[in-house]
Amino acid sequence: MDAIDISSDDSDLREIDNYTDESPLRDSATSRILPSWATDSRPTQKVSSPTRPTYLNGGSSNYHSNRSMNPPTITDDSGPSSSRAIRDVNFEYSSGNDGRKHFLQQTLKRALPTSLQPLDIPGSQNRQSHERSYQSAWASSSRGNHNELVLYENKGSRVLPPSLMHRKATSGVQYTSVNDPLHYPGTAEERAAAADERLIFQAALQDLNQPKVEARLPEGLLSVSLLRHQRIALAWMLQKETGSVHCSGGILADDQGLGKTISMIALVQMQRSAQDKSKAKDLDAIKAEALNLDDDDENGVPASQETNQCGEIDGVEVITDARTSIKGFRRRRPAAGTLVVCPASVLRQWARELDEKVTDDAHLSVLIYHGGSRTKKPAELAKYDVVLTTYAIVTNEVPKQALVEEDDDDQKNGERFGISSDFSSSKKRKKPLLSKRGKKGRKGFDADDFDPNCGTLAKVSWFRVILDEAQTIKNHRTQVARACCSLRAKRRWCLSGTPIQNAIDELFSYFRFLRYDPYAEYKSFCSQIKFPIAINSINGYKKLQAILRAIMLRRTKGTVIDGEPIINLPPKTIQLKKVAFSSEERAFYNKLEAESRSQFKAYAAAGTVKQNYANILLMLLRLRQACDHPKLVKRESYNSVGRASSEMAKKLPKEMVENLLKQLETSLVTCSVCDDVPEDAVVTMCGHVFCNQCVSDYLTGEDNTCPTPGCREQLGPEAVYSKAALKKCVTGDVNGDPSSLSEFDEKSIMENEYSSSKIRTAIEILESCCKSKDTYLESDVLVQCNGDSSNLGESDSELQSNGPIKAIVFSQWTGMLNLVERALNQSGFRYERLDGTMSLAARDRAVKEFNTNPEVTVMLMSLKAGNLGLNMVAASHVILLDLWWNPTTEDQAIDRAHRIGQTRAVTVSRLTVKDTVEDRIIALQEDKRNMVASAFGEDQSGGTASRLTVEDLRYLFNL
Ligand SMILES: Nc1ncnc2c1ncn2[C@@H]1O[C@H](COP(=O)(O)OP(=O)(O)OP(=O)(O)O)[C@@H](O)[C@H]1O
Repeated sequence: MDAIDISSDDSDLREIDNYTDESPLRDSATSRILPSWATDSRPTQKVSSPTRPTYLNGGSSNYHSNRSMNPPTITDDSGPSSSRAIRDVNFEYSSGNDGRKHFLQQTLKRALPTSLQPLDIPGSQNRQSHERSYQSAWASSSRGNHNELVLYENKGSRVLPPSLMHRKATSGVQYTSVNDPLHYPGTAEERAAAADERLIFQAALQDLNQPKVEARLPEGLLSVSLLRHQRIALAWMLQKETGSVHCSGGILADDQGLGKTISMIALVQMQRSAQDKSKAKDLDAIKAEALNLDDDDENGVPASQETNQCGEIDGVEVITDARTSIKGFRRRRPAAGTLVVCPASVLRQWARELDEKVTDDAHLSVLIYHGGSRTKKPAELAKYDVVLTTYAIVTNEVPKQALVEEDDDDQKNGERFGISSDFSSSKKRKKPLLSKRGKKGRKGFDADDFDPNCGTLAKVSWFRVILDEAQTIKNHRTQVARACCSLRAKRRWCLSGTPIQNAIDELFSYFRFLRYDPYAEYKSFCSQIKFPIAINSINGYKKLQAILRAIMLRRTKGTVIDGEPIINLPPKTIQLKKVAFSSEERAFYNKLEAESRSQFKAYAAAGTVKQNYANILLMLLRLRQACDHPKLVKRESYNSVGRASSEMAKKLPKEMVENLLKQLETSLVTCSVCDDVPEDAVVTMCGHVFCNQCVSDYLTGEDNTCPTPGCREQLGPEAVYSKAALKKCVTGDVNGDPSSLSEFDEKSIMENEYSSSKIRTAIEILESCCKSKDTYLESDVLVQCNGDSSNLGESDSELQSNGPIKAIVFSQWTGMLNLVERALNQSGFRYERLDGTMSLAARDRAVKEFNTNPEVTVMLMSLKAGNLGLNMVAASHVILLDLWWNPTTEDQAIDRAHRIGQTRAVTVSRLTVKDTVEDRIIALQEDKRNMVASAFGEDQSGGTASRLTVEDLRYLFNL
């Protein structure tokens, strides 16, 4: 009956879908992620999926994979994943044909992300075809042969059948030559014509048979040689910047650690060297190029085509509109070089790469635009070849592009495609906060120039903008995405090893940033990409692959060119390690789950699931945390905010402190940075609640604004308060929350020295593979090490040259990292730590120390702060203490170690506890992985894009 309670309130669930990208209730996970009362009580039936990783019963053997070369086989100590059971219970539930059919339809709807849900419109053609699918699924299931068909339908919008997924390895990059009829810089009209999908079709057609092309960088520009796939990337990028009709730039989506940074540096160098050469030859040409820098993509109309006449007095342009004769003034934006926008944690790494990988002779001038003392002068920014900054600063300084009116668009499209309003997003979006700012008023007169809120970054015209870890803008509604879109630039790049994490919709944000017409408009994106997938997933995904091919280059670590892997990295072994709870932990977990269950039932019965969204997330958070350590559930107060904050709290009026405390204790909201329930919650002076890590990570400069959409409050570290700091002001009590579970006999597991099963397992793994200072190179430790397959056969001399064996331990929660620290101290490990609450300098120091000090063998990292960009090849073991909602975040974390420069086999241990919410998270991850594979046309092993035939393309583009 429990499942009925949940599924019967469809409207609630669909509404919840709108909340957040990362949130567990967002998509197909809805029923699966919910605690097991929603699913586990019903009979299960085994099905097999050709696309799912194979689970080996009871085995402890590992799989070795370059993720793409060999299909990942996840070892699972406990036998078949319960995810299967979770998926299958859906078919077994209701009784009677109509009831079952209805239930099946509801289940199918929920099994797909909102963006891909099947259509359900009475009388529509689409509906009829879906009816037929359902009927055939149903007929098949009635014949007792339903597993395959129903499973296919269940996952139908996500997975291409094997015949379409596995084809020949790509023979390298396709490249449009200069003979390409589309290879021309393009006037505004011509660029506007790109809105016609036929051009995309032609480009895709060209791509079918073009040979791979490598670019050769002139000697003396880089201090290292480019690898072959990087030379191919360079050729491709040069062509995209200068010869693409769609947009000047694209998405470099190579796997993590394949050298996207160096490829971009090569591009900057190549273009600069070409410019230097042509400068010598033709100064006029350069002048024209420099002038064109101002003709950014705001409206795609070069200055030469505007009907204005410009004069210039002291850097201020005098503009006369020829049609109206109205005179105006426009401050000419200085033409600047390349802007790199990246997460704060990799800012210094970019600077290091630009310094180390470029020769002294070809030195690039680099400015790190960060911190409170950063320049306010646009002309200063324009002096540098490369300016490095963070997403937070772009968000602060650049007026946001208007929100897309997607509801209207969805609705219109819905009507056009015969889709019910249920399918369309029904949540009304907020009106744009700053939409007017970025807009031009009278033609040629730009309001931004005189806008006091418009920061220095927005006052220059960039030649090129590179968004590193571009998945940061995946949600196009966020301030960060809208600010990045507003940056003025001639050439635009997105770098990401994981461009799709949760839904196809994420691509829209990149297309918008890139000005990839016609898909940069939400309406076209829906009609040309989303809806075709919803209507016919196989063809829809194939079309998407063709669309992506025109602007995206993606190679994985297993991609093969001319029969050779693009890179020879040591293998990576991923082990799903099922940890068993102790009896006390199990009792604690079961009690917590029972409480959550009855609470959820109450919400469902009252029809208030939607209203209690944050509460439900909180229940899930507690269950997830209980898998790590019961103490986390107690919400121990870490008191981790700085002294400045505690001092400031003491100075605040008592009433204000009480209000802030009340806000912190009673407001059930998600952290607007990570979209999860706040961990180690803190409240800002403006009354907004965040995870301490998230807000600290965000406020890395000195004049930062609150990350809450619409709040412009300036915040510093002294304006962020923990509960402990506030409580101390009010009552003198510094203890954290009394647990709601206090009546439970939990004494033993709450004692300080109690080490949870997960922590014990992690320490065992570390002890078996890493050496401490004293035992390094001692033979008995070598024997121990050799127990681990990844380091088999490493001789003393190899060990000496490769350095000591090290490990990174990831958790989402700083509280868990605290607990692991205790255990590491007890076991005598030397470790470093990196989390979002640390300053950038402290993080940099920690990474350096871990990479270079042989005595430091363990790095404790927060998944939120440390999963992106960092090079940590000193580690050959990775332990993931808990699971994240989407698998790409974990992939990113793992690839800190598995990347160019790694000399050892890499072993990854993902720790999960059997028969808990973590089983359902694994199922959710699988679905997301399959969806991404379908979008990229990659097989399960991630390697190759299926080749589209001319006929395929014709069909896909309806020509
Ligand atoms: N051609 C090369 N020669 C020497 N070192 C290289 C080369 N290419 C890349 N590397 C090194 O490989 C490591 C990974 O490269 P990089 O950080 O650019 O990868 P990435 O694709 O940007 O990864 P991520 O997506 O994780 O940010 C870096 O230490 C880089 O210096």
